[in-house]
Amino acid sequence: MSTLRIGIAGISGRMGRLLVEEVAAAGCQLAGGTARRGAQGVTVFADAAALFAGSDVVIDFTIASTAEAHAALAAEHGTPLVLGTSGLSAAQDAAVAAAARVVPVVASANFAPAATVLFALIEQFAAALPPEQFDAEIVEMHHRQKVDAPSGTAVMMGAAVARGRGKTLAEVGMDSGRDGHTGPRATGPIGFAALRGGQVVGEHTLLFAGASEHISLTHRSFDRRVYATGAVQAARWAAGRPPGLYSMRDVMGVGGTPGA
Ligand SMILES: NC(=O)C1=CN([C@@H]2O[C@H](COP(=O)(O)OP(=O)(O)OC[C@H]3O[C@@H](n4cnc5c(N)ncnc54)[C@H](OP(=O)(O)O)[C@@H]3O)[C@@H](O)[C@H]2O)C=CC1
Ligand SMILES: O=C(O)C1=N[C@H](C(=O)O)C[C@H](O)C1
Repeated sequence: MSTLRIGIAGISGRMGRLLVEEVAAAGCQLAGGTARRGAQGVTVFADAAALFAGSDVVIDFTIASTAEAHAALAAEHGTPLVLGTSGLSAAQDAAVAAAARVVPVVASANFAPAATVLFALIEQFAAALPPEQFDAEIVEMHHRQKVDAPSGTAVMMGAAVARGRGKTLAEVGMDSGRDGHTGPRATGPIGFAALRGGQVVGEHTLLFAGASEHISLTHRSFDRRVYATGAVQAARWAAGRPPGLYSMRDVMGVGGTPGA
């Protein structure tokens, strides 16, 4: 059996550089990658089309605006895609879902194993804590370079709360960035608050706030390598799978429906 050739979109980024190391650590072959401003010591493809043509699987940690083009290239070249980029719009999500009808796509805003388990647990908590009695609030903090808010993980946590309550996140509603005279809190929508500063790798807390008691669930990442290891695990898992939109929960066998 030949060695899996993994390509990396965004190879010079914070995640891309760690992915290079984790591809080697997993005994896979680095096909090369793409970077807007080039990268040193690795093969840099002329463009994204060449990346998808020259890889058995592509791992993409770039920026939301590339998602539609990368999804289309994955489908065109029959190349499985592992998508870690966060902050996708509904249209970009739809383009990814369309590609997943042609090739396997593993999409998650968080490839860390404990975060993946937490998504499943959140559904159980939310199913047991009715929205009339427990408001769900999500607070996240990240490094000052992060460009999207709320984080993809926060959105996935919100989607898990909604699923546990038998709804979609769109049906439940997101209350992001409260400011000014907001009026009293509505019952149902999930609150989101995003903090940015320093070099925080990623911290997320979901609070179920009742009148007389609270439960909070926190996930903290201390090293973003944990995401890279998970994404390479997902790439190896995706190779040879039938087309479909998969999540890290599928890769880990944690069960349930894919995350948002
Ligand atoms: N799913 C998960 O587990 C995780 C997801 N993420 C997400 O991954 C994404 C990347 O994060 P991070 O590595 O920290 O970000 P960086 O900004 O460090 O890296 C982004 C990479 O994408 C490239 N890039 C940027 N714009 C374009 C473009 N228009 N076309 C092609 N390539 C482009 C950059 O190239 P250049 O440097 O040349 O500009 C760079 O290589 C974010 O969305 C982040 O939220 C992050 C961590 C974990
Ligand atoms: O940009 C980051 O750094 C991270 N992005 C992901 C997200 O948006 O949730 C995952 C992790 O929190 C780090």
